[in-house]
Amino acid sequence: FSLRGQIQPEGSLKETLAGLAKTHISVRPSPDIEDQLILLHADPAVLLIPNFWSREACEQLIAVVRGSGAMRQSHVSAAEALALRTSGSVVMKPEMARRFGAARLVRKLFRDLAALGVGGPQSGYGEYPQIIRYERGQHFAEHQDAFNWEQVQQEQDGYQRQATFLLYLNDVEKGGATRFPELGIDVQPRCGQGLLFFPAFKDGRQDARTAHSAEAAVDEKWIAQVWKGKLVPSPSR
Ligand SMILES: O=C(O)CCC(=O)C(=O)O
Ligand SMILES: [Fe+2]
Repeated sequence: FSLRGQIQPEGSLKETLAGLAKTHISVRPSPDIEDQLILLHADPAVLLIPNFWSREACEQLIAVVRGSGAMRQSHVSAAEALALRTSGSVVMKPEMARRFGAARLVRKLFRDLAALGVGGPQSGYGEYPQIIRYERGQHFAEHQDAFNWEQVQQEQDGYQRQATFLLYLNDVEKGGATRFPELGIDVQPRCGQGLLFFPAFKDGRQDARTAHSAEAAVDEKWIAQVWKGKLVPSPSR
């Protein structure tokens, strides 16, 4: 995907956000952020924020995590981990962020997510941010971020992921695109660029159209990832 030459139809963003509030989740960006939003796809909504973070802030976050020596093999679920996602990652729990000297950057991330209108863990339910690094050849195979209904009920106590936010922390020339096969979208990582999409409907069912993958890295790729969720109504609770 290239931003150059991209023209958005007038009014389409407001319509998309209004529709999103009915079907998925209400997103209320600050006027400053709203001006920067680029609609990559209307239904389901996929939004791009080209300059969400400065290069300096991205580089600081990478440096802090690199220096911490805490990068671990990601765990999607114990059995699937090796085949599905082969990157390294760090979950930024508060004590971990403090220990690395990343607390300020994590607070900034939550503040900026609040301005984007999806909030952070402070507003309702969320998960700790993950910092993920893909080295050459590493990938994340096609998957849904939302849990299937059985998992929501039986393993997650009604918790479902409603929004996925990805912040690309470096420029990636070759490989490493985030690909949405159902939507025909490839997002090539650009330093500071945010990507927002919505893996579940309001009632907690997966929106399977948002299936996506991280294509195998050629150049090293770093992202920060945040999931926001909620407890969905359940007949059994
Ligand atoms: O790295 C990417 O481009 C996608 C990451 C992703 O899908 C995830 O963390 O759930
Ligand atoms: Fe994902």
